[in-house]
Amino acid sequence: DGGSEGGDAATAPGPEAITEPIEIEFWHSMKEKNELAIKAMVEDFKKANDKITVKPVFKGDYDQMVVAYKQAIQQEATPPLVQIYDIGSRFMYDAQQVVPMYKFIEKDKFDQNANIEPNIASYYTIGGKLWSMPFNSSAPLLYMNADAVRKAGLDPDKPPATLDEIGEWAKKLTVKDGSTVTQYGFNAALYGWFVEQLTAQDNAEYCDNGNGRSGLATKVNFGTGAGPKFAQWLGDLVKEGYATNTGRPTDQAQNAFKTGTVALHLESTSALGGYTEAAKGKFELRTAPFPKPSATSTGGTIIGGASLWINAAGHSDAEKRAAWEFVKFANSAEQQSKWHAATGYVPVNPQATSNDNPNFQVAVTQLRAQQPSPATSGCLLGVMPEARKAAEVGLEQAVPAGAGQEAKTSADQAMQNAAASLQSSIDKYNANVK
Ligand SMILES: O=P(O)(O)OC[C@H](O)CO
Repeated sequence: DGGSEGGDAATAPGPEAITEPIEIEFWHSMKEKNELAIKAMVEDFKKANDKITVKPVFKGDYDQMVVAYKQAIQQEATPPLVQIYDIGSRFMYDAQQVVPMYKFIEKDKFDQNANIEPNIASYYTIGGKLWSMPFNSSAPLLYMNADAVRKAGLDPDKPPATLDEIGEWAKKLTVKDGSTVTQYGFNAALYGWFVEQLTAQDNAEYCDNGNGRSGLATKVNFGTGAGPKFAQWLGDLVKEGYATNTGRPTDQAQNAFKTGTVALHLESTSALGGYTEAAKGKFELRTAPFPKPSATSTGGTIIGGASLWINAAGHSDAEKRAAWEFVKFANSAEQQSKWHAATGYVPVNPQATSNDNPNFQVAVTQLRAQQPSPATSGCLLGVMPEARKAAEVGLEQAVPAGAGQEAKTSADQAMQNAAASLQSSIDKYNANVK
């Protein structure tokens, strides 16, 4: 056991590597309804593979996972299989810990085109090759409390499509009892992902060098364009009392929507399974495409979610092979159909069946319609997790705490400062890339 190299030097073992029962850890970041779906998948796998036991281990949210994984590299204790969010891909590629997925694909003559949506595969392709297996793919959405929408005389079948239109709706959807707000028109977490998505919707690149796909990115661009535009827009809505600022944690913004405190809300389709359950018997839940910064925006959204990486360094051939067997299983049409129906994630396997509930179709349609371009491929940057956090600090500075309050900094200045704060990290990372 141990000693095997990662990165391009790594090799993919064949099925003969598994000679006796084996257990492997699978580190993931799925919570609540989505964690239950992981557990169900692992159970199904056990029934189909009596020799391999997959032990799912929740390691905190996506950001916490990257921290845990970096520690594991230091301690030479990575798990055989790990789920890493989209924006961790460049780091994973450079870290040279894994057996690239394309090696297993070649070994097994696995039919990539038949089993992975081409749009999704292209997102996880680095240097022309697939390095990880897309697993939970998402799109950002606009969520609506359709009962509240109708009550305000608006039509949920004609949802707002731009930030300004959402702002107009939010004003009509804000309900007061005396001076107390009983329903806010809008909320969204101060989540850097939305800055990334709105930048792509504007057909702009978040970082230079073709969003880091034609060469190492050397700077981020969110100090101008959709970043400050979103910060200003959200800050104004909060200041005027039409939106509530629940801060950076996505859980808090999600709770505000689930409990009916807000009528319109931005979140990933990954929340849809949980929202569907939460809304049952309380309000009619509707989803709509993610807004564009303005009516003239010509871009699209970026594929979100995470992918599965098989670790090489320190792992036996049996462990690596066992991880691949589970990866193949998780990708299968049957499992992706179940996964999609339970969680709201878009099936990565084009042969998977779609949930009949129209709310589940919005992300699927949005993702499939996407024309891959440097902008909609998202930024490949080694310090992308840090970039997202910097953008969130910018949003915190630019969005007041509540109605009638002032922002700490203007939106333009806040986002410019945030972008500039990353420069030394980007330079340092690039200087160390082998
Ligand atoms: O909540 P998810 O899984 O759709 O992920 C959203 C982002 O893409 C994570 O970086």
